[in-house]
Amino acid sequence: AAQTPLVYLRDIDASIRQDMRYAGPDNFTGRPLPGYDAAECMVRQPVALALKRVQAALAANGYSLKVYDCYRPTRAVAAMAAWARDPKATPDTSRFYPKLDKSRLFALGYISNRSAHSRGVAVDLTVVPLNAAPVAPFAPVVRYGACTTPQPERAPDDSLDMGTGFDCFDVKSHTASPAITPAQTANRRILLDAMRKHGFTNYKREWWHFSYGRADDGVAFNAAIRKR
Ligand SMILES: C[C@@H](N)C(=O)N[C@H](C)C(=O)O
Ligand SMILES: [Zn+2]
Repeated sequence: AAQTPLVYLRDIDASIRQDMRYAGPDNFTGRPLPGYDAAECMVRQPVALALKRVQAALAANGYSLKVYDCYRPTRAVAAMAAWARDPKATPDTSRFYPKLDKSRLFALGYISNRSAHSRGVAVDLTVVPLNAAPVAPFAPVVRYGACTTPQPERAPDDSLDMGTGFDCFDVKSHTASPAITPAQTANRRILLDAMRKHGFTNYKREWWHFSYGRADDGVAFNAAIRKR
């Protein structure tokens, strides 16, 4: 993104996996979001350097980070809000919010109008075993189970089982949810401990969302994410 302090994460650490969900159809709107012209993670440089340190610590234990979203242009946030207000929006993506009315997702705190992602200081991410077996590619025609169902029923993801899928707007995604198994809790801990140790703060309603407050100067951007 020109005229911004954002860097490509791939230039700082190419070993961090990237599965940029808002650049394709596997997200709660069912479509690529405006401003995601390339499936690339961009963040402020201190955030990228901190992620590199987290990645080094995880790699020593046989894991890798996998980012789902990084810098989010403000036009994409506006598109998320328009989608939440539109009861006729297609395709049906209720697998991401099985128990909620989508018009409440902003008010309930699952999506932000003034997102730290637009300031380049937030990341949505998970942990993948380095020896993870390959999973089937996402197929828009398949009717996947709700994001709260057991992992084999959800849309494919080679991540550790965190108890819900990414962007699962449900109380089960609250980081300290008691409604998940001890193994799923332990998996969340691997991510939480590694990120906290390197200066990130988790958002208590979403096990996947972390921000890096020390790099936040309050300035948001709308530049598109372009090919590296
Ligand atoms: C939408 C979800 N991935 C997310 O990032 N939520 C937080 C609250 C945000 O929009 O900043
Ligand atoms: Zn987020």
